[in-house]
Amino acid sequence: MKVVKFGGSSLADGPQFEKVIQIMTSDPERRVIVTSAPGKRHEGDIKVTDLLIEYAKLTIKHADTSDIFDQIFSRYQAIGDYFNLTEDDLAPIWMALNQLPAQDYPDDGYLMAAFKAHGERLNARLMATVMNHQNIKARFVDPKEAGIIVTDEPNNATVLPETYANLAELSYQDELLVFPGFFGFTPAGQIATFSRGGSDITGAIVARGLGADLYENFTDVDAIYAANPKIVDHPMAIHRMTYREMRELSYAGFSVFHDEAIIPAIEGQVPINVKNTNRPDLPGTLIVPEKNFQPDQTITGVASSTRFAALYLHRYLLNKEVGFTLKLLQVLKKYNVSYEHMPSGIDDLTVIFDKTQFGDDTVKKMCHDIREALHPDTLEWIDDYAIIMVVGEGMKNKIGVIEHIVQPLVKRNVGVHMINQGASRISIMLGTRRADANKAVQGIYDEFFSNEPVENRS
Ligand SMILES: Nc1ncnc2c1ncn2[C@@H]1O[C@H](COP(=O)(O)OP(=O)(O)O)[C@@H](O)[C@H]1O
Ligand SMILES: N[C@@H](CC(=O)OP(=O)(O)O)C(=O)O
Repeated sequence: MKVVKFGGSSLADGPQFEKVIQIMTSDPERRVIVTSAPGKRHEGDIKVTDLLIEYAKLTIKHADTSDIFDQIFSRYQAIGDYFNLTEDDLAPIWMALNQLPAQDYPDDGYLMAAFKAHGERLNARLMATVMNHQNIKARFVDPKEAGIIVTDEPNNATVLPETYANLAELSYQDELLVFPGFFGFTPAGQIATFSRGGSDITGAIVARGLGADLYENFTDVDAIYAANPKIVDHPMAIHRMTYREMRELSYAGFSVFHDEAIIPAIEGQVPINVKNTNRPDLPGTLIVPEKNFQPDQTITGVASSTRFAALYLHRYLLNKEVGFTLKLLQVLKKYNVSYEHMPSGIDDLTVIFDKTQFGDDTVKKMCHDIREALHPDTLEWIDDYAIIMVVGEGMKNKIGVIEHIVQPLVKRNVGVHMINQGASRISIMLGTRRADANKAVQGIYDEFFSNEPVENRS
């Protein structure tokens, strides 16, 4: 049995819906579909999730919402019209959107989550209705009914373990199940969404929970490439890779698959196949367990991300001081801030953060408290920061890989602020200035993916 997730671009309009239905009905193993909200139909278009965020913001401000409401409903209506659905068929979607501002929410965070979640919730309902009109047996399954229970972080939730026992109880026979992606319910019964791009996570949870043999993830590219195709022209496709390679690469910028979506797949040992909705016959990329995996090249991919910032701290004899890091972590805890990495030297320490977690003046207040608590000789907040991640199971047993990573950066005059290699030895992370990130990716890509093997180069 296969669980199949379609991204926003695959469900953006009527013709895309048609391709999705064709894909679902062409293979009897495809029993469960997980939908995103309608995405961009063309460059410059706006995703329904972003329209819903605007709808939520205007509602919070008690401003006029009629224009944004029309924009959102028209996206569903256009899909309905393409399949000749009636006004009555679309009435539940209109009603649900219309009633969103009138519901009770514990706070604005939960209001935002409920609005956002309706992008996928209504799209899944619409998909089930369209399928039924075509005499395909299909049933919408709400995460409430399925028991997808998540932590009470309204816009950044993670799944709770009882979800899997609940999903195992779900009964279905000869009908397709249509799940909305992106959200679940907290133990108190409120809607909470995963982080952006989180429909991939729902797909993986459902695949694990229902014991799928394969999790197919359909998107708008033929495969996962060795570098972001927006940075490198026509990069090489990756045919097979391991779960942990994918997790590191998606964490560091391969937005094609959400890094947190790997975890349920690993737990359930469900292989993932990333494929193109527009060219479904192509093999795509297969993501598999590490066991018995034979890498056929040194590196699998190179990713970059500019969502990071770094805090640099310097004080002599830092290495001798008991409790320095503890005091630092206490300040981070006070501001409910997590850190990503903490490379250190004898007298200095760099802390790398995911910037997306900071509110407007958190950084200023947090740095003030760190100064008070630690009295560093130097404290520098480095906002101009990018992370480059070079990943490959094939790196593990090779000597001199770092030389081939650094050489192209030197040639391109890219300064490296930090180098970090994890204990798994399948990834090397470099810190550069933001403006240098694309140059670094291009250089490393050329070095490893030009025709001549790395071993033969001088
Ligand atoms: N290494 C990569 N390989 C393929 N696509 C990538 C890579 N890195 C970034 N992307 C981008 O990811 C996009 C697909 O992800 P996303 O827009 O989230 O899809 P969906 O809406 O189907 O979930 C591609 O169009 C591509 O621009
Ligand atoms: N619609 C949500 C969740 C999602 O996964 O979307 P997509 O499949 O289009 O990346 C978002 O935009 O964040």
